[in-house]
Formats: sequence, C-alpha cells, structure tokens
Amino acid sequence: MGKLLGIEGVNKTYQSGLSSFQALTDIKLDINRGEIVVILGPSGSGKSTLINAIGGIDRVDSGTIHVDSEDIVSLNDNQLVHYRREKVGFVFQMYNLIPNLTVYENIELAANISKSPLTIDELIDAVGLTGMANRFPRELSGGQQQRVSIARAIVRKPELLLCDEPTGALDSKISKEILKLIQQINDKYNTTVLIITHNEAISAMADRVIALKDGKIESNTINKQPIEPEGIEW
Ligand SMILES: Nc1ncnc2c1ncn2[C@@H]1O[C@H](COP(=O)(O)OP(=O)(O)OP(=O)(O)O)[C@@H](O)[C@H]1O
Repeated sequence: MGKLLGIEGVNKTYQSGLSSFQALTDIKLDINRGEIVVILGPSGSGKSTLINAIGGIDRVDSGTIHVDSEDIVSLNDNQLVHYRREKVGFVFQMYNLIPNLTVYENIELAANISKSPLTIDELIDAVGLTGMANRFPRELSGGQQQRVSIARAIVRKPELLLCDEPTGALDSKISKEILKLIQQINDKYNTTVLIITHNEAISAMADRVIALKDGKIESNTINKQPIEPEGIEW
C-alpha cells in the first residue's frame, strides 16, 4: 500500500483580537494510499482545521505535512494552488454548487483546470446521475446535489478526497447511498479518502478511525473489518 500522507508535529493557533485559541496540538499521523479514514470528534475538536491544513486551504503554525514526498507546509501560495489542483478534491456538507450552471457545467468548471480530466459524461453516469446533465442544482434533491459535488471533486483524479461532513444535511438512507458512492470511488480509482464526521456510526466503513479531542489525537485505530455503508446502523 505505502504511505501517502505523513503529518508530524503540527500545531495551529487561531488569533482573534487579544485572545488566541489552540485548535491543533502536536498532531502526528500517517495515512496509507488507498485508505478510507474517518476523523471523528465533537464540534470544535479541530476536525475542519486538520482537513483544511491537509488540503492546503489553510496554513499551520509549525510541523510538516508530507503528501507523497512533498512537504506542503513549505510551499508558497502559488505552489499550494498547484498542489490543490493536482492532488486534492473537496466535498462539503452544503454541496456548494454554482446555481446558474447545469450539472455538466458545474463539473466541467473543475475539469477545465486539469490536463487530463475524466470524461464528464462517463462520470455523470458513474455517480448515478444519468440523464441529469442539463439540470440545474435547484432541480435536484440534496443527495443528487451531493453526487454532483462528488463528481466535481474527482474529475481531476485527485489522490486525496477530503470530505467535511458529506452527509451532514442528508437523511440516513441517502447518507448511506452517498457513502456507498464514496466507497466505490475509493475502490475504482484507489483514491485515499478522509471523511470528517461527528457521527460515530460512519466509522464502521473506515479502514482507519482517528478520534480528535480538544485539538489532539485521542486514538488512531485500524478497522480490520470495514463494512459496506448499507450495513451501517445509523
Ligand atoms: N478562523 C478562526 N478563528 C478563530 N477560531 C477559529 C477559527 N476557525 C476555527 N476556530 C476555532 O477552532 C476550534 C476548532 O475548529 P474546527 O472548525 O476545526 O472544529 P471542528 O471539529 O471541525 O468543529 P465542527 O464539527 O463544529 O465543524 C473551534 O473552537 C473554533 O471555534
């Protein structure tokens, strides 16, 4: 399998006015290529801060974050843009689709900044949206919108798919379908997947479960028998 991500000694403090808040403390974490990792923790535990640092959206104060052999902490802003375009796909709780673009065009926008994107029509089929290429986001259900956002995230074939509460706005049945799609993508493209959630049930489908508490890693557990998302007891 081999290591994809190596995090060492990462700290992050937010300043607001005169007060400061330490959101991440001495994070150390290795993740292998092709793993599905669930990052669990209560609100405020630092999950988004950690995933945003891994995705090159946000900067940390100290430490190293190696993706392949490159330490992204040492990259300048332009290099970081390049890193995000080449290696990272993001999925958020609220889909963040562009309302006046169709399904096809939302995905195309992301494809356009890649040298060799996946074929959009094939991808629309693969995420279960056959026949919906010309619909606008408002003509889709929440689950369907999340499928578009997943297609948009993977059209550039990223090594890392970072999902921040991907099922936070969906009911349990649709959530399982979305998690199933994420698992299929992991299988098909060997994409390494990080899923942030406060829903402990989702950890049943993970290869590795990281528990965060007060900005620290409380546990890092290998799940020897990950289950299919449809079997998750919500
Ligand atoms: N830009 C910011 N400025 C100041 N404090 C921040 C900022 N962003 C996050 N924080 C604080 O850092 C802590 C960790 O936030 P983070 O969003 O990483 O937590 P989380 O585990 O993702 O929480 P949630 O599940 O609610 O999204 C929180 O206490 C939050 O208030």
